[in-house]
Amino acid sequence: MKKIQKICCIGAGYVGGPTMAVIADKCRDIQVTVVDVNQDRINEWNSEDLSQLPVYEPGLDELILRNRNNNLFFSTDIDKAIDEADMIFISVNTPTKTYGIGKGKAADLKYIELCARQIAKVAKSDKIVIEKSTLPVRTASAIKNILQNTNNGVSFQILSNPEFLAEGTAINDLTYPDRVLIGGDIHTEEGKQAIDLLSQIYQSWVPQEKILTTNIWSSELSKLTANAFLAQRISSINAISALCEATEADVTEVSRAIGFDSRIGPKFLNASVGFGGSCFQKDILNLVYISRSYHLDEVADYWEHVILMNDYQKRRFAEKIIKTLYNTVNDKKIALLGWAFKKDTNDTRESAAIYVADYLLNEQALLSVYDPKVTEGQIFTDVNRLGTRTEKENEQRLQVHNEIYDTVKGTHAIAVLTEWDEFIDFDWKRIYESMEKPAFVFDGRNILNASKMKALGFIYHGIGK
Ligand SMILES: NC(=O)c1ccc[n+]([C@@H]2O[C@H](COP(=O)([O-])OP(=O)(O)OC[C@H]3O[C@@H](n4cnc5c(N)ncnc54)[C@H](O)[C@@H]3O)[C@@H](O)[C@H]2O)c1
Ligand SMILES: O=c1ccn([C@@H]2O[C@H](COP(=O)(O)OP(=O)(O)O[C@H]3O[C@H](CO)[C@@H](O)[C@H](O)[C@H]3O)[C@@H](O)[C@H]2O)c(=O)[nH]1
Repeated sequence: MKKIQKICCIGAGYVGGPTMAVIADKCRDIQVTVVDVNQDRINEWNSEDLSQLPVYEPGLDELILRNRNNNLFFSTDIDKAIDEADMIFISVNTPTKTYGIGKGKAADLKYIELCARQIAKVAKSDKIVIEKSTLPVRTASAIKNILQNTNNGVSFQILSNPEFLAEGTAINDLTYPDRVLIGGDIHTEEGKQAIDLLSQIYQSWVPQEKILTTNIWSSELSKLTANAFLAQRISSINAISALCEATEADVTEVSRAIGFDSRIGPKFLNASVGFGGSCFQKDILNLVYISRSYHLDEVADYWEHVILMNDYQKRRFAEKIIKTLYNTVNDKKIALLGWAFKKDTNDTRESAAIYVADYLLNEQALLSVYDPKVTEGQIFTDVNRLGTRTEKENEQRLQVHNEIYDTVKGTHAIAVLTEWDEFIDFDWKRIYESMEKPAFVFDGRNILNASKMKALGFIYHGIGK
């Protein structure tokens, strides 16, 4: 069996960058090249100043420093990297379609198809092509079709190897994964050999019993299913949080009580302002779309409710702020703490903060935003992209600050939207003194100590409390 010497990864994003950095770190004898069409992104990955890396992840900078330009390279020369590689990971974005059939529901596979066509055009030697992106079940058949119709004598094996890392803990998740999933053609010798070659790479640091192999369709569907189950837990506890608020039960106590049941388990039971991120909503919409395409309407309706509940939770949070501030936030200054969709990332895709801000801006609130890792430009891009009002109107009503005490000065209320650790340690007495009174805190992450906040004079509202 030949040994893998060169790997190419197409797509230098939140998955491609960290995943390949870990592979390069663990397999020093393999040359790993991460390529992208986006020249700026590649420049950032190659930047001497590690604070300029396009992805913020704890521990990523060290890995880049240790491996970059040794056996880890970032480049825009996609053809060269494809040509030289024995194994090609496709790790491009697969967003929800914004046009045509399946608009707002199906995954947009145009970038995947472009990659397959480019590989088909450039490859002169046999390749193992790996779906790292999250894809609808049966996508591998389309990739196979494109690759096998080149008539250039090159043979391709297609594997599915979905990524389960969570942002903010990507390096740890990649280093100590719960499992690695490899789907391939388990009925042919070539298919089994390709699975073995990929498995050997992971075995450099992952115990063999954690490397699962399945048929390719099970692997593709397992990724969508894992995300649907995780998101469903959050929507379930968020549904209960609304009931807690109506009944004086406390959702943190309920979570703890049910989480002690070993069949339920304690993880992913934190009630919140709603889940965000580039994956959960997109992948469930995809699952819903696929189910409908097989005329499984009841299945589709079931999973769709996970998203509807999440939309409800974001809306409910914003409406609670408005209602509590005496039914009007018109020209009232409200501080939003956190814009990223979770702590320890600079990623804002589908962040609940964007939608809460939009509701409050509709009510003509004045917003001041602080996030330790998200740039002002990104925050404006996110609200402007919604198209709810003009860019000028957004600029008039929203201000971004680099410092917490400026952010909260003169505000009527604070909404905590991301669970950044540093928020817990702020000087809340100083914050209270600089605010309008009564001073309200809406803790969308339940990270602050309610009794301490109340003792300082705040009117404090958590989720599900
Ligand atoms: N972000 C996560 O935490 C996460 C985790 C697991 C799986 N996934 C899945 O992984 C995939 C990638 O996600 P991401 O968050 O890294 O996306 P991303 O947008 O951060 O990165 C994708 C990159 O692919 C590049 N690209 C697109 N088309 C290209 C082409 N034809 N040639 C070269 N480069 C191209 C883009 O320029 C971009 O830099 C998605 O399918 C996603 O669902 C994401
Ligand atoms: O108890 C919880 C746990 C999470 N969240 C929120 O849920 C969202 C998603 O969080 P998380 O799953 O930790 O981050 P992601 O990076 O989106 O990771 C998910 O999506 C990835 C992309 O597919 C998968 O690889 C991961 O396994 C899966 O956890 C965030 O807004 C969190 O704040 C909650 O509200 N309550």
